[in-house]
Amino acid sequence: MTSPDAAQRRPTEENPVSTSPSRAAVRARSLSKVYGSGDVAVHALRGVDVAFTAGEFTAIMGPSGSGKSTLMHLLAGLDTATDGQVVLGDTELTNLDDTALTLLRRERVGFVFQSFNLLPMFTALQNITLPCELAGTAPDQAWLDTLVDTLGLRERLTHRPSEMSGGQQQRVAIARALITRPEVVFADEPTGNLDSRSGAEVLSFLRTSVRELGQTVVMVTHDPTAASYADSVVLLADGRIAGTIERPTPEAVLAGLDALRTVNA
Ligand SMILES: Nc1ncnc2c1ncn2[C@@H]1O[C@H](COP(=O)(O)OP(=O)(O)OP(=O)(O)O)[C@@H](O)[C@H]1O
Repeated sequence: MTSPDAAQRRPTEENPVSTSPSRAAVRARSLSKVYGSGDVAVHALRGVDVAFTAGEFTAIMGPSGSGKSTLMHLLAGLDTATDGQVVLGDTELTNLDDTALTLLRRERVGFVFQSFNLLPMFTALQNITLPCELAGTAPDQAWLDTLVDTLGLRERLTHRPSEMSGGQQQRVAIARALITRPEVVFADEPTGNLDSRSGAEVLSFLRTSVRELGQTVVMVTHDPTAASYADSVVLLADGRIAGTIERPTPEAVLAGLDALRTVNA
């Protein structure tokens, strides 16, 4: 596991704020997000405190509108908080300007989206190595080989997205997310567009990337079976943390979500 690495990576040149020496890859402190103002203000997050452990696979679940996407976007530096802090490794995101945030997103986090978001005119290999191109660095060949073989993409490297199945495209997207060995991979409903078999493959690869390749994955999902691939589930309700489930089974996740509905009914 690379958790100590992840926590130590990128010392604090650009930012003096540092986390406690815990194993959190990314954490939120008293995080709030309000969209709009006055009568139309929407309190999407209401003082969220949560830490995502390095070297683990965590799912975020909760009813529609509970703030899952908002939390993930803030953790990933895709949007800014109204109040509170996000700390990635040793870096407090709220202190960064747009340029620094862009660099952080490019170099320190990876993204997997429901809709794959591959570039259609690029081959699988070109899509996978795109983050390196953008950073002006050469891909680490041994790591590239590990990803390609682990994800079963060796035969597909010269194919364009239109020549691949949804599951294959999502595996390319995972390799692209992992190529820079980011401190955290954020996956937003990564199986939402896949049939159950391809979805299971993708979830197995995400879990393998954590267990065998030492990565850290945070995934938003609506699917209790998808969440059961994670090491733990963080439950959100009405913009607040409503609980966690360790070593989740689909049944335990369903029961946890049902309990939220009962509380909120
Ligand atoms: N750009 C925005 N402007 C105004 N309100 C927003 C915006 N984005 C989200 N919201 C509101 O913030 C709240 C939380 O939304 P968010 O998308 O984070 O929830 P979610 O749990 O991801 O929902 P879902 O499961 O339906 O995707 C909702 O009430 C939503 O309508």
